[in-house]
Amino acid sequence: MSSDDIAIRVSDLSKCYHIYEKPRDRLLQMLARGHKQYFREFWALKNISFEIRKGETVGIIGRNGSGKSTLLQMICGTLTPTNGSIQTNGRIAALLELGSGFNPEFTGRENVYMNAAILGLTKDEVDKRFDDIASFADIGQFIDQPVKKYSSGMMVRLAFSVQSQIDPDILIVDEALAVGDAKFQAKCFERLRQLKENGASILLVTHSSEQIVMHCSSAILLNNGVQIEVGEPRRVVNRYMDLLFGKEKKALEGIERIGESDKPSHSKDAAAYTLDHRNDVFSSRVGYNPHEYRWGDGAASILDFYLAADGEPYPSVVTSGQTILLVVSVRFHSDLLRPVLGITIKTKEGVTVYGVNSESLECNEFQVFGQKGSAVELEASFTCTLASGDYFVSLGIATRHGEEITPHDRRYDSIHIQVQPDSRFFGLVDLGLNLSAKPVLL
Ligand SMILES: Nc1ncnc2c1ncn2[C@@H]1O[C@H](COP(=O)(O)OP(=O)(O)OP(=O)(O)O)[C@@H](O)[C@H]1O
Repeated sequence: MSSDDIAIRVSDLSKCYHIYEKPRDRLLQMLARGHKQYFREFWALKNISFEIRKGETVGIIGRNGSGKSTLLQMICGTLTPTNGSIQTNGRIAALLELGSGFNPEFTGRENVYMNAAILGLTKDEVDKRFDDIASFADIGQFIDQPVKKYSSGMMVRLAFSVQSQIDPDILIVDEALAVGDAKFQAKCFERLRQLKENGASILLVTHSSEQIVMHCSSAILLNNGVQIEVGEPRRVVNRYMDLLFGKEKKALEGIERIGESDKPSHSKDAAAYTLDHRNDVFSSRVGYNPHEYRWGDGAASILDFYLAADGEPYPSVVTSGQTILLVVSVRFHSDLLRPVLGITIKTKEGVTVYGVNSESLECNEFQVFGQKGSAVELEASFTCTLASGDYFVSLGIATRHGEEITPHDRRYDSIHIQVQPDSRFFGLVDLGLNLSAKPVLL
């Protein structure tokens, strides 16, 4: 890869803050001239290295305080690294802290000119783009009001509009889009797509795993200032979920894996399916996705599944309109109070099409089960109204204690369903629209 293709190169970057317990320690430190240390070191980032190519959109994800903003500020040049280096290639526009680039006393119009000047545009250039900027922001007469009168939504509209309409080579967006409403967010992502097509690189910080999967070509996961995963968005996002909810992946204990020869076979007759309630045979089933991501504390496990479409067991393809039967076998290895089974269907891009759980469906029979050593079979059925394409089913068994959810066995993207083309509609799902017409006498 030629170095001309690189928009951002971050090499071994670290940032250390000096933490003073008392304000006077700062003064004492100045007087001590390095002979004594009155602060403790806090490494907000440690040894971060990555490259972003031109035209790439990279997502940065991580829990609060993991170092995302520190990293972006250093790339934008508003914060100095302690160690390491950053090389950038081209004009950088950034949407960092909300309203940070605006003077609250100035009007929106004045701030547009000021912001664009900072980004290197002449007055003539801004004159030419002003109407586009104002129309994208779509804040009406507020454009001539002082920015201090703006709502946070208006502020982000104007800020995004300026930064994205000046055709930056690198656009950095720090969580700002979370403030806008859904319609504006969609408009922003469309603009990001255009910028990317024109060769701009985008660095996007978000807590939304769907945004990462949908819009980014790769992702970086930060945790406590350390880069713990880089690469394919789905994998990075799964690891992030693991950090958020999963006390990190544990090998599920007490589950025997059985050999090929021992695997139970299913008859072609849908009514005659038998699931294994003792052994983990999930991966032996047709439709199992070997790239599933599995984690949980092992207090329960999802051992087996059965899938049929209009009675055909484990179909290789499904047609829109068919009735899908999904049966899942769960075994409890500990006593579990009010266990919940979750089922989610996602597109291959990671967009959730449908998600539901036994609690929201008020499946009360399930909630009485959960004794150590017992097993339960859950049956779900639905009409497949999905458009043609590849879908992944995620299953999860968890318990809830107040706000805290404990995942016992989550099998993300564990079953692959391929839906074959149906020419009657386009889009994601068949909403079963009824259309009628009647002649009108003129
Ligand atoms: N000026 C500072 N002095 C000392 N510590 C700081 C300073 N700025 C940030 N930190 C610390 O550095 C760590 C990383 O902060 P940063 O704001 O980069 O995290 P973040 O991932 O952007 O978090 P969030 O998702 O909450 O915005 C945090 O522990 C924070 O408290």
